[in-house]
Amino acid sequence: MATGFGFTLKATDGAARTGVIATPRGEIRTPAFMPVGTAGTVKAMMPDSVRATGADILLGNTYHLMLRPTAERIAHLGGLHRFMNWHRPILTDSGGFQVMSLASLRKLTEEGVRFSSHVDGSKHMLSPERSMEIQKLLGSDIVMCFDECPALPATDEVVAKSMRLSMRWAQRSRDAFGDRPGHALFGIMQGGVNRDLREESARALTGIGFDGYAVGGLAVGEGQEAMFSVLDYAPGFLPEGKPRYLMGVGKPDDIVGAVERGIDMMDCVLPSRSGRTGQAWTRMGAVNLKNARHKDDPRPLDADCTCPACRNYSRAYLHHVVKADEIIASMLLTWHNLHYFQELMQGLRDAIGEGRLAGFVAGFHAQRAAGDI
Ligand SMILES: CNc1nc2cc(C(N)=O)ccc2[nH]1
Ligand SMILES: [Zn+2]
Repeated sequence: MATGFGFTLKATDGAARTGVIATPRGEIRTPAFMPVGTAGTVKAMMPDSVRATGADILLGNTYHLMLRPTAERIAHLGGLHRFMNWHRPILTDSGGFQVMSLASLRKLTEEGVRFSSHVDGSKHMLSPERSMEIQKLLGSDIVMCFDECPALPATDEVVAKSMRLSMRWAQRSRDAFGDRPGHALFGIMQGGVNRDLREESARALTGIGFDGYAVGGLAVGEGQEAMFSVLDYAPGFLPEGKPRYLMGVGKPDDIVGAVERGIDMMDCVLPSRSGRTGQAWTRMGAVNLKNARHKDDPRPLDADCTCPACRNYSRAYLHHVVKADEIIASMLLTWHNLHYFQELMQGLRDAIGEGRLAGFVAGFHAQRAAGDI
């Protein structure tokens, strides 16, 4: 890891690991879940509330912030931590994934991607060099290489071509990042669902050398079975002593399965985005609070949950404010969902640390099968 960064493995249980990433802005307990703070805010949450749910680190999106308010403006105002009043670690993605999914009029070349903003149609360019410059301006603690994530399904030929471009971009990202004590650069493994291409990508990245390694190119519609089949081998192609980050994952059962297979970090919009649509994630499974069956239910969402929504409100109230589209509905359900995701991560860390992960996972699945939520 870069100077000022260190990953210490505390325990393993099968392929699963638990440890701590030390950074200049604080420690990250792994396995870790990163809430997504897309445009400099975890939607409907104050930063202190995000911390109160148990988050050690959050994610910022380069694509959104470069368009609005721009990375230069955030740098001029003291950087993203100061700007959004979150003083613990921030990981920023490279913009590569979102430019391909959100921008219009995109032109992809060896140089990078030219595109028009989905906000105002203005013209922009992202390249490994520009992405490193933006992430440096933002001041993020963990920087992601600029890569291309191919949409699935795709032929092996298309996936191979895309992966090899991303590996050339990884080298350019590394060169442009330079030597930045206190800041880490993570490479991103590509290769779709092809084992040989995944191994080729891992060899290329470890040959360049990074402070951590992401498994990219997943959670793009391949389905859980295909994702797990890749995770059955891909983390093992990466250096054991460096953090492994699975991008864009996921539902609680995706998270559990990924941790069992050796993943240390994840991010997903699910808990926050679904919280804004009235969906709650609980130990018993998902609860849709728009459903009329909650109209007269005086019980809390989860009697064993200590979050503000479960301590202070009935399902009937949550149903009411969701149906009335009240702002507090997003606040309470986002808080509960992030709290539940972090509680799940703590349960995984404890179980791995005590060598009882198999029992924890069995209990996790049994609770969800129990029904009556
Ligand atoms: C939500 N799924 C998802 N898959 C991702 C893949 C990447 C990637 N760089 O391969 C980045 C973000 C991602 N988000
Ligand atoms: Zn709760």
